[in-house]
Amino acid sequence: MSKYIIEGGKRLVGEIPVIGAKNSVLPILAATVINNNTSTIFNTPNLRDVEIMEQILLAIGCKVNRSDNIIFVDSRDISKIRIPEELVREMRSSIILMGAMLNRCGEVEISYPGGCEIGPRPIDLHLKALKELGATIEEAHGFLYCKADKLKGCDIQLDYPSVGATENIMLAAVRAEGTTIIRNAAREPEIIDLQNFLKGIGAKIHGAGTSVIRIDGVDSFTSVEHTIIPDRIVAGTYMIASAITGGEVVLKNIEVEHIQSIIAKLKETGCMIYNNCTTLKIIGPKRPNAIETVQTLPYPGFPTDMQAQTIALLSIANGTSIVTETIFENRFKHVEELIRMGANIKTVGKVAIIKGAKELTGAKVTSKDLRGGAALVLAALAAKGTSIIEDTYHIERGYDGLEKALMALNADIKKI
Ligand SMILES: CC(=O)N[C@H]1[C@@H](OP(=O)(O)OP(=O)(O)OC[C@H]2O[C@@H](n3ccc(=O)[nH]c3=O)[C@H](O)[C@@H]2O)O[C@H](CO)[C@@H](O)[C@@H]1O
Ligand SMILES: C=C(OP(=O)(O)O)C(=O)O
Repeated sequence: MSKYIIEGGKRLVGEIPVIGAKNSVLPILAATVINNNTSTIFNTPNLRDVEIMEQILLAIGCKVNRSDNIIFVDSRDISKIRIPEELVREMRSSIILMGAMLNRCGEVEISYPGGCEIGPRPIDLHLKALKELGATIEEAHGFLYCKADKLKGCDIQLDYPSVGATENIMLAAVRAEGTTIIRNAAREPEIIDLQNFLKGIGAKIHGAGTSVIRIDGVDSFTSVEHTIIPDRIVAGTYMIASAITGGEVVLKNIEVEHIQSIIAKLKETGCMIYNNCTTLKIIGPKRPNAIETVQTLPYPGFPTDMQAQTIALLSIANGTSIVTETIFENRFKHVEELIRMGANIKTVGKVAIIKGAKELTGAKVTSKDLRGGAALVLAALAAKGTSIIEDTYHIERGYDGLEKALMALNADIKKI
């Protein structure tokens, strides 16, 4: 198992670009099965999850080629409807193949997905909506057998604006007979990116980015070229790297509109932030201010995927902060590791109370999930002395070349 060794206390300075979003490229790769044609996807990050999605596409008969940050998929010869279980269990986004394969093949066999262990992650909303569109779904031995001779457009009211359920419905409905309306849809930027990809292949869909998405089914699709949006969570993580080390970092190739909630909270901690639409400079304070409350919410609220990194920053703030995690039930696994580094944090249910410590000290800690692992890296950058962060594979699910980017900013980090 690889680990990061970080010598803390270096001020991060410099300029780095931000690559395309994991949470965009994964559903878009799943969507490439729909067009029965070719898709060329630019600005794709080199990540373990992306590799797994490529392997899934290969396993069902697609041709897949990667050259640097471009992925080419030819989905004309899909030959299998069973998605290999060992791949599905590796990540959450594999479940999006349900909608995509129902659309393309009218059937799919898939197991329950994996992904970060951050609390129960049911798929009841996905299943209910696909049934409303006319699919039959039978469950046996941990597998879901889904079939639909013809999907039929309908009105779907989501009980919660689930990102994955919204994506699954979009992928199934673009070929359904008639009109589908998704109400209380997720509004994340990745949903807009998926809509743009679908428009690129000829789908009739609009409304992504609002709570109501309207889809008029069509019968055939074309080839497409598509560029993935910048990863707003990677951008936010590097912003905190600057904030936590009192650094001065410039981020290029970002979409500032997508990170407004992160900018607002970091300004409250005393960071100076200057930006235009695609570039941002963040200067960290000598010591961050505590923030009275941070609450994770669906977009455009503060992202749950930035909660752990924010707690790392607040653990050295001047004063007490309260962070409430409203999306996932068990997303505080990083807290016990931060405590090993000298943080003073108590959790009560969904709430973390963080009393800022004067400093953190280097320690041997374990990354237990993707963003929790990133939080430990951030804490180690600020800590006095050496930290060893074990099980970096979680972090590599979501950060392309993390140690290289941090080294370019003057961090003392190596992977062994
Ligand atoms: C690959 C990807 O894009 N992952 C993101 C996606 O995950 P994901 O798509 O899994 O997140 P959802 O928006 O679906 O989940 C949000 C909440 O809804 C609940 N829920 C969801 C579906 C369902 O059928 N039933 C149900 O109860 C979940 O348990 C969770 O409590 O959005 C999350 C919330 O922004 C992010 O943290 C993840 O990084
Ligand atoms: C929770 C995350 O990912 P996934 O949904 O793929 O597990 C994440 O990106 O923080």
